[in-house]
Amino acid sequence: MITTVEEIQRSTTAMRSGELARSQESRETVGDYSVPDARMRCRDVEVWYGDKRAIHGVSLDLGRNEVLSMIGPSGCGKSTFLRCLNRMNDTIDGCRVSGSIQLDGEEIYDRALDPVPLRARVGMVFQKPNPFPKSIYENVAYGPRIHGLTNDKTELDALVETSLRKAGLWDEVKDRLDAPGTGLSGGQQQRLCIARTIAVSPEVILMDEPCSALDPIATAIIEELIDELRANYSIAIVTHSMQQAARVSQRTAYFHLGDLIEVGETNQIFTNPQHRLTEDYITGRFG
Ligand SMILES: Nc1ncnc2c1ncn2[C@@H]1O[C@H](COP(=O)(O)OP(=O)(O)OP(=O)(O)O)[C@@H](O)[C@H]1O
Repeated sequence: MITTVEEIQRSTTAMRSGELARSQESRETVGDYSVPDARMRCRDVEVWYGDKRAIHGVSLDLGRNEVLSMIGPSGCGKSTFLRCLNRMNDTIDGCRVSGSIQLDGEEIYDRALDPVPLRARVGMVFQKPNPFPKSIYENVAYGPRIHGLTNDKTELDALVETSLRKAGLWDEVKDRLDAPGTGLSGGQQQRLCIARTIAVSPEVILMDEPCSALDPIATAIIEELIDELRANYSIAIVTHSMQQAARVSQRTAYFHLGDLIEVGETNQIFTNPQHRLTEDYITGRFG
C-alpha cells in the first residue's frame, strides 16, 4: 500500500517509465490481419480529423460469416475505424480517410461509388436504439421501399415479416405492427433496428456498442441473435465488454491510440495475447 508522498511520486515515475517503455514497443500489428476470401479488405487505412490523425495505417480483413470484435481503451479509434467501413465518416466535417477499403473487391472510397446504396450493403446498428418515429411496420418497410426491393404490398409484407423474424422480434410484435416503434422496450427497439438493417439485404452489419444501453437480459438476447446472424452476414462489432467480445466473436482486434496492435482468434487474444499492450488491457492494467 502507498502511504507517503515520496512513495506516490516513485510509483508515478515507475508507471510513467512503464508507459514510455510500452509506447516505444512496436506498433506493427501482431497476428495475421488477413483472412482468405475476405468480405471486406482494409489496407493502410488512415483517418484524420483536421490535422489530428486518429487511425494510423490500419490493415484488417473482415471474413464471411464471421463476427469480428474491435476492443481497446476509450478514444483508441474503434468507432472511427468502424465508421470507415460504410463511409459514415463522410458525414463528419474535416474527416479524411485514405488507404484502401474494399467490399467484395470493390473500392468503397472510389469517387464513382454512391455511399447511399453502400450503406444498405454495409448496414449499421448504433449504441442507442434509434427507431424512426413511425410504426413498427414502417420502420422495417422504409428501406426496402426507397431502395425499390419489392414489387407490391404482398412482397413488402413478406419482407417485413422475414426481417422481424430474423431479428427475433416477430412473435413479440406481430399483433401490433401499426404501433409506434418508439413504444417498444430498449432491447426490442434495438432488435427493430437490426430488422431494419436486415430488410435491405446487407452483406455486412456494423455494430457500435449495440448493447451498452441495454439490461443484461436484453443484452443476452442480442448476443444470441448476433450468433444466429453470422450464418448470413459478416459482422464487425465495437464493444467495451471483453466478456461480450469473448462470447460473440470468432476474431478480435485490439486497438490502442489509433494503431491496430493485435488481431487473432478471440480465444487466443484473451488467453494468450502476444503483445504487451494487449495483455495489459485484457488483464485490466489499463483501459
Ligand atoms: N468527430 C470528431 N472530430 C474530431 N475528433 C474526433 C471525432 N470523433 C472522434 N474523434 C477523436 O478520434 C479519436 C478516436 O475516437 P473514437 O471515438 O473513434 O474512439 P473509440 O475507441 O471508439 O472511443 P470510445 O470507446 O470512447 O467510444 C479520439 O481521439 C477522438 O477524440
